[in-house]
Amino acid sequence: MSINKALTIAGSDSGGGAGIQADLKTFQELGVYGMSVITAVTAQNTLGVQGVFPMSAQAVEQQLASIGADLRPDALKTGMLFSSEIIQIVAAAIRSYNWERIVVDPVMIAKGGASLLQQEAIDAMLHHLLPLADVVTPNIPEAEALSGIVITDSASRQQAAKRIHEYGCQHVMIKGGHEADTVYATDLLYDGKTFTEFSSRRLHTPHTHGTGCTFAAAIASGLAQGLSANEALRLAKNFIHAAIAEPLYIGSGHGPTNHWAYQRGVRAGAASSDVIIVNNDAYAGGTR
Ligand SMILES: Nc1ncnc2c1ncn2[C@@H]1O[C@H](COP(=O)(O)OP(=O)(O)OP(=O)(O)O)[C@@H](O)[C@H]1O
Ligand SMILES: Cc1ncc(COP(=O)(O)O)c(N)n1
Repeated sequence: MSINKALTIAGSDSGGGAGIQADLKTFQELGVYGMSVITAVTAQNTLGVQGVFPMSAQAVEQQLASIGADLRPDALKTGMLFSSEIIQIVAAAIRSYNWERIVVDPVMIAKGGASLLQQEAIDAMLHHLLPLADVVTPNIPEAEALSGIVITDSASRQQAAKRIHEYGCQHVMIKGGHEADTVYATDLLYDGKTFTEFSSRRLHTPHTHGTGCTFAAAIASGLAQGLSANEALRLAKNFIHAAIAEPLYIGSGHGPTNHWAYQRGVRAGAASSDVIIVNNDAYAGGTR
């Protein structure tokens, strides 16, 4: 039996809902062997982030070297990287080990408002990491910070995606979780030519801690198993929709998503897809 391996390079969330913990749970549920490089330890629960403790450059370098010397990942995702120094170390390792199928979740600010990336590190993200990415998955505030464009409507979201794509990544997926109250949670994909929307019904729940981490880890799981970017994004959108739809009601704040829900649904023979995909070539001409 061949086993596909995925690596997460991210921060630890002591509460278990986001970061490394969400990523490893997602890898496990989607049938890939999970590995981790920890960039920072956070003291965190469903009420917020109480402390951030970045790892030393040497600790990050050595974890990457240990993986590089022995365990070639079939895909990897990055999450909280915290500093420009750590971003540059990660980018150098990706290049030197020729790691492929890279998902960059440009984590900047936790839902509770705590900063998970130093402001001056945005430049390093743009110039060192984005050129290596197959898929980059900013939420709306992160897309604004990366592109310098204020997103107010679908035209400005397309513009932001185009601007981010110019840094050299293959696919930009601007996630819609942070949009104002809409019927659908719609993520916009740009592959350099075409815009495609991935939508699922917006769920009304405070239990969305770690949605972005889980989504990016599901994309990496799909890529590790040989899916195309489009197929992996569809899988990830279904995985996160199921995980939000059946909250665990853990903690007294913004609770984690349910990493068991997608496979439970598959085992129970649930409809294969909650996701509506609209491939609209009119977008490519910027007509909407
Ligand atoms: N209330 C919701 N209902 C349905 N889907 C949602 C909801 N909130 C987020 N999503 C989906 O979850 C995925 C992650 O999106 P989101 O914009 O929340 O990421 P994020 O802000 O980076 O997450 P995080 O807060 O963990 O960093 C996207 O596919 C998005 O459409
Ligand atoms: C270690 C770590 N990584 C990422 C997030 C973002 O998740 P959220 O925005 O849901 O708080 C987080 N809170 N903690």
